Amino acid sequence: MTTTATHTTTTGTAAEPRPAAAQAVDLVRVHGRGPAAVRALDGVTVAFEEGRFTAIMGPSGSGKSTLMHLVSGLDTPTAGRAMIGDVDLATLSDKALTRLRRDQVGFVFQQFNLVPTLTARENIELPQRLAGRRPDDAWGRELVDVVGLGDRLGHRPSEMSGGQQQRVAIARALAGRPRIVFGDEPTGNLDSHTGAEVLDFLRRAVRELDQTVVMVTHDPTAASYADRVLFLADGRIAGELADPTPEAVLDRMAGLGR
Ligand SMILES: Nc1ncnc2c1ncn2[C@@H]1O[C@H](COP(=O)(O)OP(=O)(O)OP(=O)(O)O)[C@@H](O)[C@H]1O
Repeated sequence: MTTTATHTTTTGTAAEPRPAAAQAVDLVRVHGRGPAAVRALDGVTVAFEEGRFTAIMGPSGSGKSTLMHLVSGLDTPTAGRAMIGDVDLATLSDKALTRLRRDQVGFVFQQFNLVPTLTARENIELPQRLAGRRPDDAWGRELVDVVGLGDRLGHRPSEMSGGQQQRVAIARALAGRPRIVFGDEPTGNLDSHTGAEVLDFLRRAVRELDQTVVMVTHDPTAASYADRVLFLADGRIAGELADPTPEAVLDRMAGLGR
């Protein structure tokens, strides 16, 4: 079964429904037991459509990381379903889950996690090589074009700015053409100028390369680069905003008690 969701374009007209790259269905995650139990996620249902850029925001402790970890198969739900494409992750063996994560999910973290002794190109190609695959040259060229690092591909991380390093890390996450890329505060370590470079790249990856990106952020300006913002509060969805502006995001966040 293919699940679809609708969204509106920037002009406000209804767009063709697209399949969900990943989704949460009534997802619950409780940490601990008894009186000390914490309901980190309390019945979240959401679809992340293919080819869209979603930002997840919410106060500290609202469940953003928990949601991302469950949907990407890094954590296991207490109840409900986490799905990549049409696959319920709970139905997979550990080995199959590892393979699915490797083939279909990309991750970008606040720390760039590049290998310091390898060049940018070698870093980008590393996961493919470790998986025993030949990098896809045509896709690699497209990526390098969008990432705008053509003249830096022979440089090592120490010879690049933070923004350039993060663009390499994103290109690495996209190199295997994953179904979905999750970003955990990908601009959290960058100043606003280099953060903007990285967000521009993420947006181009979605618009021009039809990638699917889900990004957790605390920054309303970063969130405004997304097609929509999903707000969490106390482990539940507290609303969403299409075509966000930083001001509109701030306004909603204020309403969530921040
Ligand atoms: N391993 C754990 N054990 C116990 N409680 C946990 C664990 N992981 C998360 N929690 C709790 O679950 C709730 C949601 O945490 P989560 O990290 O998902 O929030 P968040 O919105 O990502 O927060 P932040 O913005 O501070 O990163 C919080 O109350 C947190 O303390």
